[in-house]
Formats: sequence, structure tokens, C-alpha cells
Amino acid sequence: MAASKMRIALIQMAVGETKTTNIKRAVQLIREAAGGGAQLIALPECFNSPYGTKYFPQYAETIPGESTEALGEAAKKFGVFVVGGSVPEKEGDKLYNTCTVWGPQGNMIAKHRKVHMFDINVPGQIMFRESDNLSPGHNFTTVDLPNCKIGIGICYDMRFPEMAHIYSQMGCKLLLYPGAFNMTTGPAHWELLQRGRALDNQVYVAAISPARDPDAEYIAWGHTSVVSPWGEVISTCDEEEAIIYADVDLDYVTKVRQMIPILNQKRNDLYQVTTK
Ligand SMILES: NC(=O)CCC(=O)C(=O)O
Repeated sequence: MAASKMRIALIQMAVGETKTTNIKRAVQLIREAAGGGAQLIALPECFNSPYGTKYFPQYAETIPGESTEALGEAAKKFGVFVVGGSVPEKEGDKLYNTCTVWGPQGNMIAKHRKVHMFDINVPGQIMFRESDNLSPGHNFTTVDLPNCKIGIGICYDMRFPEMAHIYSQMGCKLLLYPGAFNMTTGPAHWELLQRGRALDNQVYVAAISPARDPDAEYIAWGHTSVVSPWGEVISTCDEEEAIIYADVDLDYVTKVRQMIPILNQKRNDLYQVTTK
């Protein structure tokens, strides 16, 4: 594959209640995705645990721990980068929703704690309060891959355009959001948000959901997908377990930015997005 290209695989994994089965399944699917030529492989939010406030304390572990160590071993065995969806992380008396990123030598190269807590109330449809037992992270997380800087957010983080914009200002060309939207906000906003973030920043956006389990307490929307810097959905699936692939092309990012040069046309004299 040309140096300007990178094949990514997103794993829309069926997550159940048995942690060890989830970990084993993740490793099997990473093997399959590596066999499909992927250089970077991403898992969904909460790949080792059902998504839900009652599960977070029960499934939480330290990092490294059982679930994340398995990702490091898989990254090394199959010679790929792994963006490990997320796991409920325990540190001291706090819990976080945390994504780890692993390099082909099996080393952890980044750790992102979800920054924005998913606390919403859509009356009669969905009420969720992640902050009842999770704490937010306070950092941006980027990773320098051999030919592409990537930015990591987790699910609800995708709703915040400033965060994506900061990542693009930092030089990211691909944003990855392990996420688990639901049957209310999924059909309404999942694709729209990905396309918005991609188009605003002229970057690739990948969002990785668990497969839908209709019997789960929190039912995931699925529809794992990749959007191009032109705002087109270039790879997607429905709600079943699946691996989807896309070839991220950095030359295409440059081309889109040359054709419609909004990133150079910003009126920094009138407004700015800055970090604190
Ligand atoms: N896990 C999450 O953060 C869910 C976010 C979500 O569903 C949304 O609508 O935002």
C-alpha cells in the first residue's frame, strides 16, 4: 500500500455479559481484521462489558489489566496498531471510560479517558447519567502513527465540535470515536455528527459501535462507519456483528483541503478555538 494510504478496520463486536468471552472475541476479530490487511484496528466503546452504569463498577479494572493486556498481546502477535475501544477503568476510588492504543511491538502508546460525560434526558425515551459513577478525563489524546496523526474521542465526545477542531489544529487527519449510541439518538444523530466533524475539519472520521443486542438494557444503534474528508460515508454496516474496512488516503485529505481551503480561511482575527 502507498505510504499515503492506511487500511483501517473497525470491529462492530457483539458484546455480552461474560468478560472473558468478550476479550477472546475481540482478539479473534483483531486476528481476522489483520488478515484482511488492516494496519490499524479499532474496537467499540465498552468492548469488555455491556454498556450501562450498573456494569461499570463490576467490570472496571486497572490499566494495564486483563482486558487491555490482551489487546497489547494481540497488537504484537498480529503486527498492527489497536485502538482498544474502551473499558471501564479503575484508578484509586475513581472510575473512567478509557480507550487504550497499542503499537505493533505490544506497547501501550496512548490512553484516553472520555472527556464529556454522557448525561442526557430525552423524556419518555432515554435518560442516562454516566457521571453517576464515572469521572471525566481532562486531556486530549493524539497518536503519531508512521504516516498519520490520529485523534481519539469516546462516543459523547463526538458531539463537541471544538474537540474535533482542536485535533485538526494539532494535525490529526483521522479521528476515531469508539461509541455506543442508542435507539433514540442513533438514528437521529450518529451519522450526522460523523459527517459534520469530518466536513468541518476535512478529516476522516471513524465511529465504532458494539453490535446491537435487542435484549440488552442499553440497546446500541450499531452502524459503525467511516466518513471521508468530503463528508461521504465510505464504509458502513447495519446493526449485526461485522468488520468494516476503509483505506484512509492522506493525499485525498490534502486534495480536499486545496479545493476548499476553509482551514486557511478561518478569521483568526475574529474568533479562535484554543486549549486551556
Ligand atoms: N456512550 C455514549 O456516550 C452515548 C452517546 C449517545 O448516545 C449520544 O446520543 O450522544
